[in-house]
Amino acid sequence: MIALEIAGLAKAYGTTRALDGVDLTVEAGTVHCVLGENGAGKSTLCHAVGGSLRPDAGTMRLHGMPYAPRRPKDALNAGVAMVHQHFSLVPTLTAGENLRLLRVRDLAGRLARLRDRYGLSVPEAETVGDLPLGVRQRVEIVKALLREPRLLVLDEPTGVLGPDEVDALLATCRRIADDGGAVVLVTHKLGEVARVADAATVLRGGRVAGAGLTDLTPDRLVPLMIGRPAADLAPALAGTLGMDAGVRGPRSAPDARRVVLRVREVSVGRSGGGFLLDRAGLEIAAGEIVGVAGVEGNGQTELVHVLSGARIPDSGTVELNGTDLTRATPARRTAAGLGVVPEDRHHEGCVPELDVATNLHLGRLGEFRRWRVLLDRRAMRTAATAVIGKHGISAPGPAAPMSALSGGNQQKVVLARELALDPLVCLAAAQPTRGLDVGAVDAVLTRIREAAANGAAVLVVSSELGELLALCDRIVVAYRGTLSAPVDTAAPDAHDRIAHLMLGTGA
Ligand SMILES: Nc1ncnc2c1ncn2[C@@H]1O[C@H](COP(=O)(O)OP(=O)(O)OP(=O)(O)O)[C@@H](O)[C@H]1O
Repeated sequence: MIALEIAGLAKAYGTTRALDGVDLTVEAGTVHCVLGENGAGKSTLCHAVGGSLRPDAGTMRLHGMPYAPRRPKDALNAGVAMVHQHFSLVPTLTAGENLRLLRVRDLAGRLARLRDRYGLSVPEAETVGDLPLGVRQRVEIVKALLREPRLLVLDEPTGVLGPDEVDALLATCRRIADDGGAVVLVTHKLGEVARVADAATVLRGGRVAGAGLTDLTPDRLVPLMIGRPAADLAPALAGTLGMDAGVRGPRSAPDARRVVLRVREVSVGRSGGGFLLDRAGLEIAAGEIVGVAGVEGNGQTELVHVLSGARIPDSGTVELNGTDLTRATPARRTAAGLGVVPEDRHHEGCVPELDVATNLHLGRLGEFRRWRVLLDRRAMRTAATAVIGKHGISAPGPAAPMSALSGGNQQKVVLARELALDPLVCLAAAQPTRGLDVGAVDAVLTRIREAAANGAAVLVVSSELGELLALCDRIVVAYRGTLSAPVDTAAPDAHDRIAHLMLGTGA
């Protein structure tokens, strides 16, 4: 039986054809993955199914009946639940309050069933804004499932989850399908596709590049997604995509004697008592790539905030080439050559209302100032056009608002901006490949290596251990606000030692 049937779906934004005659068939009782490059049209498709966007043309049928939701509520009433890339929870309310807003009957009973059947539990008393992204995502998913939908649409849900949470989510998808429901899962991770999908559809430039695929191997899918063979891609990519990393990439040769970034005894208190960072320390030499692994919520986010200046630590110091930057303004950090890519790029990394050019030059707008007050917009846009081309950012142009870019392309803008610092003395990047398509991940990993090869000290926070093992010289593990001693990734038992440290069972 067919759960969802889409025919000829089209949607244009100005001259951009986000969807250009898309057909898609999702069988009931299956998990159907939708794949494609950043900007391929995946989110637009999800929005159309979820009722938050009206397509220009095309038809949909749900369980055989005509389906044309005019608003999200119509979709919900028809048994379609969505989890979007951006969070829909109210950050100032607790998780429990957010769920009570749904006004479903017997909330406690339904939550208990979700806990028992899918192992999904919700920290009801915690304020959503204080929850790590991974836990927030879990609450979003519980919110979607509380309505007991017959079709669940998940737009890149696993990017912010740790490995255990990904396992739990994929198991949940499987169970929903086994219970007769249908799941549409948007993901860039081919390892997840291989583990959970029954079928897949690949989009490319708003069109279907491959429909109803059941050969779900990277060799089959990658060329459809990016138009070149999987074998061309960097070895570290396998880790990012959730496949076995296997090979380690070539290493930079760090200059161990020249410490560039020194984080000493940094502590950040938690509002309710205790510590988010507890005398955390770390050193990175010129040309060295150091990874921070750990289950999300163990202080990694705060470490990056301390480096970006979003958070001033209660005690401890941050030094760059011997200069104390602990309390420096973000502009001074930028001027000193410290580039920081925050984890929550949408809220912290860019200004969605401003144009792409301004976002690409944030922190360095002074370079484009004329007559003290005016900005030379033309020079900004010319420079931005070059960056857009170099980094393969898919955007209508430098004058387009950031909000018109797909999620992955917004991330590319933030990364490109920080990588463009001259000189780039130190780069700290949180989840640099999250949400990026295969080709873009490949490009980002290459650029990070290049930055290190050019002498920058690089810190990479990632929930993808495979990616860190392939990319980094050393890895420290964040656990309950502390940072472990570094583990050399060349050591044969590196993976196991790190895994133990992540669980707090390692020495
Ligand atoms: N509000 C908008 N205004 C103008 N263009 C838009 C808007 N929303 C999306 N687009 C464009 O439509 C195209 C498809 O975007 P969409 O968000 O569907 O891509 P995606 O496949 O989900 O990408 P990603 O993997 O990066 O999330 C992109 O070229 C994007 O720039």
